[in-house]
Amino acid sequence: MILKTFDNEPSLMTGFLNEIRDKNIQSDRMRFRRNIERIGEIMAYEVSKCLHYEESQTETSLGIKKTHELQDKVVICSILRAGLSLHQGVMNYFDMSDSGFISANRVNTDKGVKVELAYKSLPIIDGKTLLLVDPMLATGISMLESIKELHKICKPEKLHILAVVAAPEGVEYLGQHLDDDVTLWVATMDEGLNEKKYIVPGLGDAGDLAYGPKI
Ligand SMILES: O=P(O)(O)OC[C@H]1O[C@H](OP(=O)(O)OP(=O)(O)O)[C@H](O)[C@@H]1O
Ligand SMILES: O=c1cc[nH]c(=O)[nH]1
Ligand SMILES: [Mg+2]
Repeated sequence: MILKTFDNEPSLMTGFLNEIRDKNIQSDRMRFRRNIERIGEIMAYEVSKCLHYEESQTETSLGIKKTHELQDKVVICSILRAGLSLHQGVMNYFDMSDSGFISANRVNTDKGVKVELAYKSLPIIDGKTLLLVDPMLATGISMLESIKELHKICKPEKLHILAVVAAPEGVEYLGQHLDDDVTLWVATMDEGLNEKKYIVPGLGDAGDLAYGPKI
């Protein structure tokens, strides 16, 4: 697995990340969701630089411009719930993409984190470029279980995983289980996990911050 992070170079994204972490700002749900979406837009742009293009040309009213055209057939798949805002951001740039959804509910038990996969709705993914998005990569169990579930029914040509905040434990876990041709994009890497397997300093529960507490 190849890891790419955005930590080494401060940019506009740093401000969006600061806002989703800041306990005095993150309670504004609309702003929280929109910031995740904006981070998704920036990540989509960066991922787009690694995709496959072929030479093409565009006819203007005054002539012909030689250019390039994206060849990848992109599918964006998000892990519900928290993945939805990131999905929207990525989709804002990959406007011709198909979309899929898979639900993973993380439960922290005495025996560690368990993930319940309950629902999936997927387009054709075989032979396509799959962007699998979830803002939080903590233990990595939700992501890996989702990938295993997807691999039971489809075989993407390429897999890019997009996470906003990641713990080193989750990155290592995915690295142990995924092939070298998978790329993991992480907007920002954090210190680690606390005893409840939340990312620290992290931001808290991304799903709750975006959509409210679950019953
Ligand atoms: O790496 P892990 O330890 O598996 O944790 C990460 C998962 O936890 C969150 O989802 P959660 O289960 O809270 O569901 P939600 O999106 O409905 O809030 C997050 O969106 C990831 O899916
Ligand atoms: O820190 C964490 C870990 C898992 N899920 C979250 O939303 N936050
Ligand atoms: Mg949650």
